[in-house]
Amino acid sequence: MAMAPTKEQQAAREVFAAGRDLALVAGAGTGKTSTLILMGAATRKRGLYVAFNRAIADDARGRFGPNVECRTAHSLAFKAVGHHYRDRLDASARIPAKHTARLLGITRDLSVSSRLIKVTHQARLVMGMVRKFCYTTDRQVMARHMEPVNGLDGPGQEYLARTLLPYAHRAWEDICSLAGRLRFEHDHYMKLWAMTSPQLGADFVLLDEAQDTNPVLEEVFLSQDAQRICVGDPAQQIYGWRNARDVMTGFPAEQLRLTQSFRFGPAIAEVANRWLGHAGSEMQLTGHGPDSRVGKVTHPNAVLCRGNVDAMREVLAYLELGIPVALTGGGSALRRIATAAMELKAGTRTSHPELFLFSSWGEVQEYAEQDKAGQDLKAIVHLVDTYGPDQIIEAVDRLSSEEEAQVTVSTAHKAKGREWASVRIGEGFMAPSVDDDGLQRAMNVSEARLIYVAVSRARLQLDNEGITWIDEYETQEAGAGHNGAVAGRPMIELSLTGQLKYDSSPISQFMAAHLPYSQNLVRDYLTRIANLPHPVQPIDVQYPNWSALGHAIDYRLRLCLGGRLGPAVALGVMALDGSEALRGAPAPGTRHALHAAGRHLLATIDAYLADPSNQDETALSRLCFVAGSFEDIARTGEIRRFSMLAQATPATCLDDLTAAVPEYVVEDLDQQMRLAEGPFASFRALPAQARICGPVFTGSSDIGGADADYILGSLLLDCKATKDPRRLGREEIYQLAGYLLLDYTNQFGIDKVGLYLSRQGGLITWDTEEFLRRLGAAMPLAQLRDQLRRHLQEAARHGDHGGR
Ligand SMILES: Nc1ncnc2c1ncn2[C@@H]1O[C@H](COP(=O)(O)OP(=O)(O)OP(=O)(O)O)[C@@H](O)[C@H]1O
Repeated sequence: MAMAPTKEQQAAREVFAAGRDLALVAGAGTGKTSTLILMGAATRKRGLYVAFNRAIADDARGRFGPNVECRTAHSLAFKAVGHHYRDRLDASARIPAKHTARLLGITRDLSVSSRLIKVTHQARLVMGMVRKFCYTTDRQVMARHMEPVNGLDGPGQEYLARTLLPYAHRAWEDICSLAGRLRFEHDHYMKLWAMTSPQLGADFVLLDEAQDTNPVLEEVFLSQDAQRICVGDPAQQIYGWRNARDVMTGFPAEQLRLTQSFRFGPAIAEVANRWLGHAGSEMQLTGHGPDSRVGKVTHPNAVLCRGNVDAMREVLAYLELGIPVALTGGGSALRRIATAAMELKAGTRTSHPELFLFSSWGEVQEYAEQDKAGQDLKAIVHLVDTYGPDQIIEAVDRLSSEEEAQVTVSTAHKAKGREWASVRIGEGFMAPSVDDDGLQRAMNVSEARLIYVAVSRARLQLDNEGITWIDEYETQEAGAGHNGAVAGRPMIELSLTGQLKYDSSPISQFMAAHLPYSQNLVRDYLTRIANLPHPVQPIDVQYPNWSALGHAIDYRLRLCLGGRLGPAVALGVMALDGSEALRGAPAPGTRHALHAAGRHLLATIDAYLADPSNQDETALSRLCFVAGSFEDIARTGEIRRFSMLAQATPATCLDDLTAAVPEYVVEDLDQQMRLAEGPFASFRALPAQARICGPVFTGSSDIGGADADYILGSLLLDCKATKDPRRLGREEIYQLAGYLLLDYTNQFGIDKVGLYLSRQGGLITWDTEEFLRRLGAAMPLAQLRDQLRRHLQEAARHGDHGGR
């Protein structure tokens, strides 16, 4: 590096040189590549720089020294695995869907929910399932890898996914085989490579753009024995919806920041910082680049918009003025949409992957108005209905290349990683709406990230035109009455888990002040789960009911410990008694039947607890799932549309409910219970009084409730049924800390806390002393408990006043 490295850059080099893993959070324009080069030059060891795309890798090759190899993940995968398939890659590029269907053995059109799904569409969906699978860390193709099919109802989607699953398995088998005949894609060998758990053969690995990493690459990176450095900007994570992962947050390593931006000066840095704050980042940038200006820009180099419709509007306006305009990514996707809309409007069908099920444009419009239609389809309809297919195609035809254009219009997503001298923020970024009580809703963090990305693309001039609403928003936000309350309720009245969702809640503030180093503990947790087996999960359902499965396994484990289900199930059953208003409740006859079935359920569970030899596993799993539906009533105050109870009739009895429990639920609970046999054996051997299920603490009533899952001997244990345990973090750790501290009087004598990961059979525990020490506690447990009690009582007094 010719210029003198900043202190922050030097600090990163030092951690690197000391051989430690590092997560380097690098704000926009802070010279992350320069810093990585600085690191590479600080050693003779052999390094590997993994770039986001080929252009970046090519550019980096000329900048790094000879000891650092610069590659994309795909090129690594190609070298290791993909080259075996080279012939197939070329030869199979254009296999028609009809031929794919034949190769897969799909021979008949399928009638699903009165829609006809042709063999060619089935073949496309199957190949789509395999593609989606290749973006995950799953070990086999599953029903939920099928993309939602526009135009099909829920049961239809489930049926279709289940029917196509065997073909998807066949497809993956074919793809894996060197002699296979189906289309072979780059993401296929990437997945095949990742499944070999490759070691990259370097002494250190530098992962770039780590905030938006393909999960498959994330898994490879995290399993490296080499020194691992990831660099990126979590506040710029904008591809979460495409499955991309932020490796940085929660990476078990030291974290450093680069905050001096060389892209722009202080004026633009100030705008960027404002959005960083709304994006939940504590980082603040300083502007060390060319002098910059924020204000009206008449002829910007780039206009950045929210979505495609907004970009189209800008494009049309420039065309009208006769100004040559480019659209990032070109116009081919827009042209395909417009052509499909034309076909449908003319009464013919289209093969467009998002529109193939519809027979007319009217049908598309109607479907797009329903809740379940995806945002993408809504945007397509909005675009076509606003401009008409002809005008869209005409505009696409008149687009210029970026080199020739005077202005480039882009969505903020496609502007990632780019920069322009002058930028105007265009249409489509909307201020958060107000709720039913007229209160300003909080800004969506992912929306704020997108705007941060957009404003930080500018070097010299930034025109904030499309986001001037932020002033008004901030004024509202700072206004009295909003802080300290959620939907008009003082935060102190929220439950422990509810409060942990808000940084400004009394519990969160206490944790931040007294147990500040949650990252320390999260890091330890992540290190300890690294070698657990892959989580078990349902294979053949498109939309498993994860939340209901989570409750059911909790109940199932409670029963195996000899514990009761807890009061919420009984409350749910009671809510069905009589005729008091209950949202979603059926007619009195059915309601009565459900109440009777609920009582029967409670009695059956009691009988089981009195004589545990008396029930088979499957029957218990079914009962636990049904119990969850009753508990849901207690929690939500209604019978929700998707509840199995919503299907009841006056003739429904408990047997009907248990028989209606989907097979996948039984299998899933069964798998989890088998995993629990080992870890739970010693808990089951404890005397009955030492196995407490659903403990409530003295302090629980100082907030809106807090009940843990189990106290087993002196271990406080919370069960997590997530299939993605790496995503657990601060909230779950503070939840454990919350229970521990709310036991003001040490009623339960807790001396260990832990998490049980039921899909992996993983038991992670800490001695309370070590737990608190890692969290940075400055005083002993008894004193912390005292402090918390005082803090909550104080907050309650304050909340009372604030609420009025
Ligand atoms: N210590 C420094 N002093 C002065 N300028 C620097 C320093 N470090 C980096 N820069 C400048 O910052 C600009 C961006 O640097 P670099 O190419 O390393 O960033 P990048 O990897 O493209 O990513 P980003 O700009 O997002 O950080 C370059 O013009 C570079 O010369």
